[in-house]
Amino acid sequence: MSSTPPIEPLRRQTPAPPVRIVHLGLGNFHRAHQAWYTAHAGDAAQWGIAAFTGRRPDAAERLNRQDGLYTLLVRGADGDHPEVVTSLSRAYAATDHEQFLDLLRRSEVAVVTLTVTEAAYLLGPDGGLDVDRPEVRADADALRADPTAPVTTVPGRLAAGLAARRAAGAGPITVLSCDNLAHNGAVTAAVVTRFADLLDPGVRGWVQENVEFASSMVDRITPATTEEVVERVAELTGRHDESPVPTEPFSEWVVAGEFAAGRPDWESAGAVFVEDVTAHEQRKLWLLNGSHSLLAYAGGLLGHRTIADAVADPRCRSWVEEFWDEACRHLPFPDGDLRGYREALLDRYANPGVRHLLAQIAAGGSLKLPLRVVPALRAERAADRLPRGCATAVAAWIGHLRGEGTPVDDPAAEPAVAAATSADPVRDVLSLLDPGLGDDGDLVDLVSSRLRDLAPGNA
Ligand SMILES: NC(=O)c1ccc[n+]([C@@H]2O[C@H](COP(=O)([O-])OP(=O)(O)OC[C@H]3O[C@@H](n4cnc5c(N)ncnc54)[C@H](O)[C@@H]3O)[C@@H](O)[C@H]2O)c1
Ligand SMILES: O=P(O)(O)OC[C@@H](O)[C@@H](O)[C@H](O)[C@H](O)CO
Repeated sequence: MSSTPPIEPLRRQTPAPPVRIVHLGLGNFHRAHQAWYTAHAGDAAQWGIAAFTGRRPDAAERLNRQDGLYTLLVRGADGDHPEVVTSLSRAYAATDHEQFLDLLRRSEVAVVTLTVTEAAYLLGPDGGLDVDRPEVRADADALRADPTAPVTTVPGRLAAGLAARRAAGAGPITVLSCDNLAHNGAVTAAVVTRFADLLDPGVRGWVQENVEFASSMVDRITPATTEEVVERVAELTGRHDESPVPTEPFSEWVVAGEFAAGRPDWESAGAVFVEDVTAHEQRKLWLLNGSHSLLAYAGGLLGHRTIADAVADPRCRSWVEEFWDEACRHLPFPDGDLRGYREALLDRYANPGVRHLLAQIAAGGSLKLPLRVVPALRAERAADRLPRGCATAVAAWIGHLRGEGTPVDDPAAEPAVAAATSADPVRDVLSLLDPGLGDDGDLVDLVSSRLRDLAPGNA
């Protein structure tokens, strides 16, 4: 008689590694990327991660119920491969601020990593910390009254943690951003030092002398977890994992910066250390994230739901190729490298196991387009060319902002929605992206014609 094997919970058989890394933003990407590299480093037994969620305390509770363990479900052309990742020693809610301060006071804690989304850096129009935001002012007031007061913003939490480290004499530390953001190390340094300055010039001076802000280009397509993923993991492993993470086989991590207090031997897991990540960052943000945004908005207008569906549509595929041709002219890599990179992206996008929803990628467009599409658009106009691929991305975003295609999920969307629904939408949206672009009559005409082409029934 056959019987179904019992579903076991996921539990550690050996102690978790000692915490020496603190992470903010315990989402799926951190667990598919930095936590995986840490678990695969040659010295993994010495490097545990304490990770804080952003807004979901239940995510920490689920992980702690299984001792920080979780299954990474690597979905490739050759099938699904489950792997238990062991580097997450403990998960905490974002509100557990006392625990965060306590960890930063420990000299053995050597690295703070971040995956908190672009929005959490709270950048203002000048590219630095927006000190006029109420939440920044509230955090600064609270910390001036009591340096251990609970605070909510990422720059405020980091400044408070570093002030606590300084007071404890715990020595230098490295903060490493792993967000999709151009110059992510410099941006993190700018917002944290500016926040420290609001508190006490002594803290700012200590941060400048003792804290390294490293940069990194991160890449691994990691969608959200669905019930199908939970069921597939149970089927493959015979264990019940409340919090598995689906991802693709490809992974890349290029890092630049100093780690005065040490770091895991991430190279042994495949990370690459370079002097300057800028070119890698641009290539990835423009070619991958830029084409993702194009597919998210244009594919949504055509009724597609996932990247694999959208890129299989010859119309979307040709717009992506146009956009890549334009962006590649401004990337400092040999043509052959860029060709290979593009081919690899098409393979990755076509992966049927990675159901990456356009709606997830479309979120937060008003912060994403300026970094992912506008640089190539500006560079093409400076070279006196009219970039049809970039124009298609902007036109598709306008359609999305008008409520066609994927729903708008963007806390900063109000001015963009107002522009997209104005009497002169193309000029107003281009001006919002870059004032110079709105005055460019030829570009306005091109985006307008792409918008007409994308209208329901025309595409
Ligand atoms: N998913 C990917 O394929 C991928 C790949 C490369 C880089 N990234 C980077 O990682 C980031 C997170 O992606 P994800 O897929 O893990 O998303 P996710 O939604 O699974 O997790 C996001 C994490 O950031 C936290 N967060 C969000 N807003 C925050 C805020 N204001 N303050 C503090 N924490 C906040 C969330 O609570 C959560 O812990 C992305 O924004 C991107 O910059 C993601
Ligand atoms: O994660 P976001 O929201 O910054 O961007 C959406 C996707 O483009 C992104 O998650 C990519 O899949 C990822 O950057 C691949 O490494």
